[in-house]
Amino acid sequence: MTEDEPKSIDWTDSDTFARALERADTREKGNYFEAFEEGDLIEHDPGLTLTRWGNEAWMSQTLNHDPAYWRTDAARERGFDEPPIHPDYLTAATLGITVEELSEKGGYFLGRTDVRFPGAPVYAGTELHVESEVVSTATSSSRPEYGIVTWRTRGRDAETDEVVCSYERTNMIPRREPVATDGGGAAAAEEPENGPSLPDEFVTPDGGYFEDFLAALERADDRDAAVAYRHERGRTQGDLTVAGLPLSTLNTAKQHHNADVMADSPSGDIVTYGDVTRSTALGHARSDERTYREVGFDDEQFHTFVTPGDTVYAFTRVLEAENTGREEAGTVRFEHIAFNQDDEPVYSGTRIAEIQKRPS
Ligand SMILES: CC(C)(COP(=O)(O)OP(=O)(O)OC[C@H]1O[C@@H](n2cnc3c(N)ncnc32)[C@H](O)[C@@H]1OP(=O)(O)O)[C@@H](O)C(=O)NCCC(=O)NCCSC(=O)C[C@](C)(O)C(=O)O
Repeated sequence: MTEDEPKSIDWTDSDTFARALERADTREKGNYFEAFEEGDLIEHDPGLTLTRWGNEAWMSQTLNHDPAYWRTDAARERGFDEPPIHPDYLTAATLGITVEELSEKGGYFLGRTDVRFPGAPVYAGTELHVESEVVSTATSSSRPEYGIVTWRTRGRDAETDEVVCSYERTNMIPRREPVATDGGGAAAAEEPENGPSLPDEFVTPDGGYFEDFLAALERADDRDAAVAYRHERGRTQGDLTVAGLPLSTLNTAKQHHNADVMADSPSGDIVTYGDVTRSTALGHARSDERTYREVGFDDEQFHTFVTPGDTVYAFTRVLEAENTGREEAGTVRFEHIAFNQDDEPVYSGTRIAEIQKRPS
């Protein structure tokens, strides 16, 4: 090379590269709060074929080991043709597909309700198409850099168009432009002087059949008592549960797999996907009952972050038990609370499930 020849740029020189990065635009992913308007219908482009592998990976890592989802003989005894897709995995896969368009910008999952499975049982090989409708958008008065969006999401069997999973979900979504507010959140609620106190007695069912829940509720009736107990199992969060499981459902939320970006966020670290937290707590609860079928979930809320190294435990309250006359099972309504190693609630929600009757 002679003195006159222009020098080529060494893009990998650290100073040069730092300057190049400063000047380069970022090709963005996801949508800010301003992109959502009440009534918008979004047909999600990503699709997913529900596989046995995905189902088993989700169930094994969240400790959902009900044999009807693993073995043909157990599945047939429960009225399925073969081991079906578990409702938790179906719910997570229906949500995962929506993330790129709805919440990839960094929206924390605040809550979900009316989770239902209106179609026939879903088996491996089903292709999922998902759409979401914007139900409402709201300003957050305590956090001007975020808005709050609620969507109704429906997952359909692509072949039959049948809705197989449906729910309403609420997230905090970053705004492109923060709004001016009245100066922030309302004052913390005062502790009521004569606030409600916990019942004197906590009753634990003797077993996991429908009759055990019914008998426990009868024991608690007319006394200052609740049917409430904790489950022994805990699950410490690591790379597979925090990053691996959401990615296996195409959930691209940076909260779960980009520790670099999350270091500057309110959580300061990557966080466990809400569906992993709740499914793990439900797995602990189901390990102490004889589940027949899942019916639905309501009033789900995520109270604080779960980060790598945290351990997810579960606590259950039995709210109601109804004998619907069905031979194999009765209906029970539970409240499940997931909590961490510091006994702080991280998730709560109600669940309706059919619970097997004791074989005569
Ligand atoms: C986000 C944090 C920091 C805010 O904590 P904070 O103390 O600032 O706020 P807050 O008072 O609890 O709530 C802030 C605002 O949200 C409202 N709000 C609250 N809940 C609801 C609800 N259910 N429905 C409707 N609105 C709700 C609430 O009323 C309030 O309104 P305001 O600002 O006007 O006063 C705190 O709540 C927190 O740590 N939550 C846990 C979040 C979490 O870890 N979620 C799971 C992991 S993220 C995830 O899974 C992602 C996903 C699935 O992949 C994906 O969507 O992409």
